[in-house]
Amino acid sequence: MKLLKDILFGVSLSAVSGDTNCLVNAVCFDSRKVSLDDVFVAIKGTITDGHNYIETAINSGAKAIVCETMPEVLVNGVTYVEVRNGNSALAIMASNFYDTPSKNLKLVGITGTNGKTTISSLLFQLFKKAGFKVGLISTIKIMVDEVEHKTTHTTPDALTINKHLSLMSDAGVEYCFMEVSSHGIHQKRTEGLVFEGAIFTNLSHDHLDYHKTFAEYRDTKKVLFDNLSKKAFALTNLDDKNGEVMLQNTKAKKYTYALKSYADYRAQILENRFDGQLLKVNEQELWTKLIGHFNAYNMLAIFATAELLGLENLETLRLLSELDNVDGRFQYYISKEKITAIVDYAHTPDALKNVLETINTLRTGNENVITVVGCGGDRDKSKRPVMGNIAAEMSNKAIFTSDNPRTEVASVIIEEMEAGVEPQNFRKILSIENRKQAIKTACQFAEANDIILVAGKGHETYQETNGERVDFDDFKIVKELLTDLNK
Ligand SMILES: CC(=O)N[C@H]1[C@@H](OP(=O)(O)OP(=O)(O)OC[C@H]2O[C@@H](n3ccc(=O)[nH]c3=O)[C@H](O)[C@@H]2O)O[C@H](CO)[C@@H](O)[C@@H]1O[C@H](C)C(=O)N[C@@H](C)C(=O)N[C@H](CCC(=O)O)C(=O)O
Ligand SMILES: Nc1ncnc2c1ncn2[C@@H]1O[C@H](COP(=O)(O)OP(=O)(O)OP(=O)(O)O)[C@@H](O)[C@H]1O
Ligand SMILES: N[C@H](CCC[C@H](N)C(=O)O)C(=O)O
Ligand SMILES: [Mg+2]
Repeated sequence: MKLLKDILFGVSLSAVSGDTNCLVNAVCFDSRKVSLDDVFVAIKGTITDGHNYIETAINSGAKAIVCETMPEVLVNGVTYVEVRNGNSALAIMASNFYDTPSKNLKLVGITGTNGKTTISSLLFQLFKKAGFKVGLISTIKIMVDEVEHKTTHTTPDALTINKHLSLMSDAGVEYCFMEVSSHGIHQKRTEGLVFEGAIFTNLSHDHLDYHKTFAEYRDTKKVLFDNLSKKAFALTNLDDKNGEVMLQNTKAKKYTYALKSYADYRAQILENRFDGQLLKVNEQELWTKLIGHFNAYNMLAIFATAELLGLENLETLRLLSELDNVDGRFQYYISKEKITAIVDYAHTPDALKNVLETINTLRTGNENVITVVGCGGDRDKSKRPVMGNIAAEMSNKAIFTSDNPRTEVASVIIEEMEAGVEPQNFRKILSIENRKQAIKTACQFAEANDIILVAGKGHETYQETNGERVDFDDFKIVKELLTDLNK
């Protein structure tokens, strides 16, 4: 139990009715999860409004209500606190409830359209190899040093973040690397966290269903940098045209990295092979198993972050060369018949283009590239025609299929992908709604030395339709099919 007034410390209050000097059990923002003596925070969401559930929360035992608008009828014995912004209040309350755990470790936030999971997961691995206790909050999983916790979001809600940071703090974790998504920033899931530094990867087309304009999407990402303290570091990619924008209003110490521009941290690709690439990073050579020019950026950002956090350069370079790729990011299997299957989480136009560019630069002869790809339902529709055209243009054959249709009709999503394909590429495309069947067809088409790219789902182990998730693992399936078909 904690005093409500302590939990509210730092929250901007506009009115109070009742006693804040009372003990509450927990902070909760979902009326369905409220139990006796909790404080319920009403949030205006994208589907419904938490204010509609205040009565339900009180019936379930809520002792206090935090809301943006006071209900017309107040219940005796319940404390009501009116705040300017429910999401902000929730984030600060979550941090207070868990005793500001972000202060007890060095927390680094990674934002941008692509590369967040790769950079955060590799930083986690690097610092573990360097002998530290480390935490990770990522799309794939949350790690409290050695202990793995499941996750549902790239950047979870504020209570989940602070709960896990608190577990990390108890476990003696010194560094935590966390992905900061634009939804996370917009819904203020990360407000009140004390960041040691932040990294910007890049900005390209995604989530324009939610943010409406590209400028709004960019400015949302920038908030992470705007809120850094002057003791923190802000590291940005200068080759991205929005890289500098991130630093415009930050108080933090500014650092830059780039392959093409002059920057504090620079890299050059010396050699690019299927099993890795050789980079020159600030005058020293680095061999990495991760391929593609986008991974050169990721490795450079990681190298810079390690230096800014005090790791010794030569040690960093040695440890970086040992790191394996992250699950579902350019994860490959080569069959008996020398067919290469690559599973990659490319689910944005830019990522798909990068991965296909990397595959195309690695082709040595006239082997075919067969791409299997879909687009998520209930997500940015404007990505669909663009991704459809990229897949068709940059492959010898593209098979359009489903990728988590969610509440949408899979065949309609596929038609939207087809609509973007330019006429000269029509002959290259084929649509097969059933994803397993689509992968199987790609395997049947493939001959020795051909490359199959299965894009969009990466590490995911499910296919989601109408709120139901059935087991589905691209990598397992493509590997099995290539073996079953004797390829
Ligand atoms: C669009 C979006 O981001 N939605 C998030 C948001 O939910 P919402 O605004 O839809 O909430 P709502 O259903 O309208 O409900 C409003 C409030 O009423 C409450 N409520 C509702 C019903 C009830 O009976 N009682 C009750 O109290 C809810 O708990 C909530 O507080 O707040 C919820 C709690 O934090 C999130 O779980 C939810 O994520 C949904 C599931 C989601 O799919 N989010 C994706 C888009 C997302 O966040 N993705 C980013 C990564 C994207 C990327 O970079 O690629 C991520 O960080 O994962
Ligand atoms: N630095 C980068 N620049 C561009 N594309 C990248 C970069 N790093 C990875 N990618 C591509 O984007 C895909 C997704 O990478 P990753 O999972 O690291 O991104 P993310 O930012 O975590 O995505 P999400 O928003 O889903 O959490 C990869 O599979 C790869 O195809
Ligand atoms: N973090 C991204 C992941 C997309 C992955 C793709 N497989 C999909 O389901 O759309 C999102 O929630 O938009
Ligand atoms: Mg991610």
